[in-house]
Amino acid sequence: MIELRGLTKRYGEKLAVDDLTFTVRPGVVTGFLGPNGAGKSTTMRMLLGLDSPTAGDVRIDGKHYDHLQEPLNHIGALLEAKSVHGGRSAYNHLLCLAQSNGIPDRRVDEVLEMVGLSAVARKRPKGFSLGMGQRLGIAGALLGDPQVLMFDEPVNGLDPEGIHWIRTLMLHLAREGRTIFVSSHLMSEMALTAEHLVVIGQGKLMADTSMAQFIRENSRTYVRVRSPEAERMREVFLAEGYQPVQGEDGALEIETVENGQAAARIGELAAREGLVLHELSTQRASLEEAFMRLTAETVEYHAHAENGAAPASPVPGANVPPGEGPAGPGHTPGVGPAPGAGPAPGTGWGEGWDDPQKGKGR
Ligand SMILES: Nc1ncnc2c1ncn2[C@@H]1O[C@H](COP(=O)(O)OP(=O)(O)OP(=O)(O)O)[C@@H](O)[C@H]1O
Repeated sequence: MIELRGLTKRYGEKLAVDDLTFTVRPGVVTGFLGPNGAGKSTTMRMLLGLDSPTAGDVRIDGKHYDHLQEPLNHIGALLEAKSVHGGRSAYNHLLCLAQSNGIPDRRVDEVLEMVGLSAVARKRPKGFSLGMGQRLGIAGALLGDPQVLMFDEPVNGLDPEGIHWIRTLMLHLAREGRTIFVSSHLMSEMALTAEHLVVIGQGKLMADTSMAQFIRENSRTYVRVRSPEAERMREVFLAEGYQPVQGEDGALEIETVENGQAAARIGELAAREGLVLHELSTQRASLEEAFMRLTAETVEYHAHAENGAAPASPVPGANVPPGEGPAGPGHTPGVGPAPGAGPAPGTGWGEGWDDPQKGKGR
């Protein structure tokens, strides 16, 4: 369990983490979500004693990091996967870590097997792909078989296979009763992985809730309706007490509670009024949209749409089909992944690797 109480970090004028109080519980994957610069990494660094709080405190299983004996046996962390000694083989990197933390040597082979890197154990991480680097970082986190694991943006830059692997590994570790705390700035990623959500914006706590509740509270459901007689359509709806808002392509959007009846009522109203409709559809705003709405005021640097970047304000029309979201495809609670099951023979991580150290031993 991880407990934060009034955790605060100030860098000069900048309040990076602002009075955070929440608990990360075992048995579920907890997503730590916030836009870039929200304070996620700073929070995680304080958790590991790499930065000291300006106020408040954070405990791992009731203790400050500095008071943990053999910390790797209590908490494993993936902060920067590439921060390994480039000159050592992957095996030696882990061996050094193990020996300096009182962890038996045999555990090195075990974790290499778990992350699917056994085949490249003697190669130097300097030339590892991003995915291999992440796997090595995770091997280091798993070395002490800790009950608490923390991953900072673990899927950044990974290919779909790597993302899937990390996702199933985290769920598997949570099912073993561990505390899994994983940061991301992508709601869509969290929706597929996390069962509990902690959302921060400009260092402040914005939500601490189950994913299901977050969806219930933040999803906007609306009926989208489009007619060649746009003006008359608006008048018909207004006269009936609806509050349509202008959507894209001349469509109107009518907010509704999600009972499946609204589109039917609106369709019947249009028929009664002899109104031609070109579109009548129930839409659910995506979780990404809900997240952006929640944190819109706190985003430090807004991207400019003209640069091809996503707008920082909500974008109606991005849909999650009913039944998708966290309980949809890709989210398989209770289904045991096989973290040890590396890629199939012939498709191994690091296959085709040209090892300058070949034959030099570990
Ligand atoms: N050492 C530091 N000195 C000064 N300011 C810092 C320092 N570290 C972080 N900050 C600032 O604190 C804020 C929070 O940064 P942090 O890296 O924790 O955010 P984050 O949520 O992890 O963002 P990202 O998703 O971009 O990694 C940012 O405004 C950042 O510029």
